Amino acid sequence: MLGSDIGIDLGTASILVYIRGKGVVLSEPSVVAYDKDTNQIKAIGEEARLMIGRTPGNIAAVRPLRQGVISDYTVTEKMLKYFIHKAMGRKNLRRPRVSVCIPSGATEVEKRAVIDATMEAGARDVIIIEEPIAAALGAGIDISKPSGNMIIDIGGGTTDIAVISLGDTVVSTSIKVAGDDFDDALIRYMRRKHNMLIGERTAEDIKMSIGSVYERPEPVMAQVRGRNLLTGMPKVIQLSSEETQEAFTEAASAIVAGVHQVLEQTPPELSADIAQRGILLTGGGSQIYGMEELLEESTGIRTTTVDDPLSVVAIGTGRYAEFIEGMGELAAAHSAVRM
Ligand SMILES: Nc1ncnc2c1ncn2[C@@H]1O[C@H](COP(=O)(O)OP(=O)(O)OP(=O)(O)O)[C@@H](O)[C@H]1O
Repeated sequence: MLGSDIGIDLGTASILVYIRGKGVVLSEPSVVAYDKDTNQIKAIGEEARLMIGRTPGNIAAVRPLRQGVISDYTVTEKMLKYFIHKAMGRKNLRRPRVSVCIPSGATEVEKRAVIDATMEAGARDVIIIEEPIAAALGAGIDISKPSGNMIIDIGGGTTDIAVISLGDTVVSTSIKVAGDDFDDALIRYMRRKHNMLIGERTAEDIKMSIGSVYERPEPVMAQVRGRNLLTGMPKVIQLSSEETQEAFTEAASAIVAGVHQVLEQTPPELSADIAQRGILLTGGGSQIYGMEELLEESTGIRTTTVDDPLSVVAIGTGRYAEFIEGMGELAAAHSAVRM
């Protein structure tokens, strides 16, 4: 049997684990808290996230992945080990086969780091998959046919834009502008326009509640709390969705430019397929209000967000091994690195 036991979406913001036959069994923030003096891990996942900004001096809560790739190898390995064991359950002593997805722009060195960390974490076999392929499979698209599908996966740190045909990416780009950049843009906007300092969590909350990259039929308002940069005192203001649109212009334009770049490089037959089938949006960042409308307007192509944008990559990663069984080893050889 070739099928992998588990699929992991190793994201900057969160880690999801999919088990064949069970679905997504685990979804937690990719955060690790450790003791800086002894290097001992104190907490992983949701428990560690709650410690951010609330730790005593000797404890640090960190995200070991930056822009979709490993920035802290040792911590990533420990985190993977913890999640693999948690997902598999204590009773299961067999070393699992693991599929892991990474952004399409990852280098060979970065791929190798993910393979090594996953092997060290207890896998007996590792398959690396590019995020857009996993997203397409997870969304239920039959990518084995010679026809073009365009997938845009907007994560926390990276946006992967790809045209897929015959089970592989034909044109793709991975840009380092995604969901988290909208939070940063809002923090800068509040400082510039309102002389106000807001925290990362507040910025993310505003983005999710009233944040927009396209004009709403009716503007919506939210109360924002922060610190007055001139007086140092707490400050509360009413912010409108129109202002968030202004703050998000640059980040949203970078995503639109990436999409245009990929479309311009797409062979004409595949362009025609995409025009007919439309563009699929996945990833947490795709949920900002108006993303579909913005992309649809700027490309002239119908754009739809998949049903469960946060889980499709994990589901597709788990399904990948089944897919390559179907495609045969030849097709698999150029789209996967196998151990
Ligand atoms: N309802 C929402 N509205 C707007 N943004 C959201 C929403 N839900 C999640 N996000 C954003 O989605 C991003 C995380 O998405 P996701 O979990 O797909 O990323 P990831 O796979 O961990 O990251 P990457 O692919 O870059 O490694 C965060 O920036 C988060 O703020």
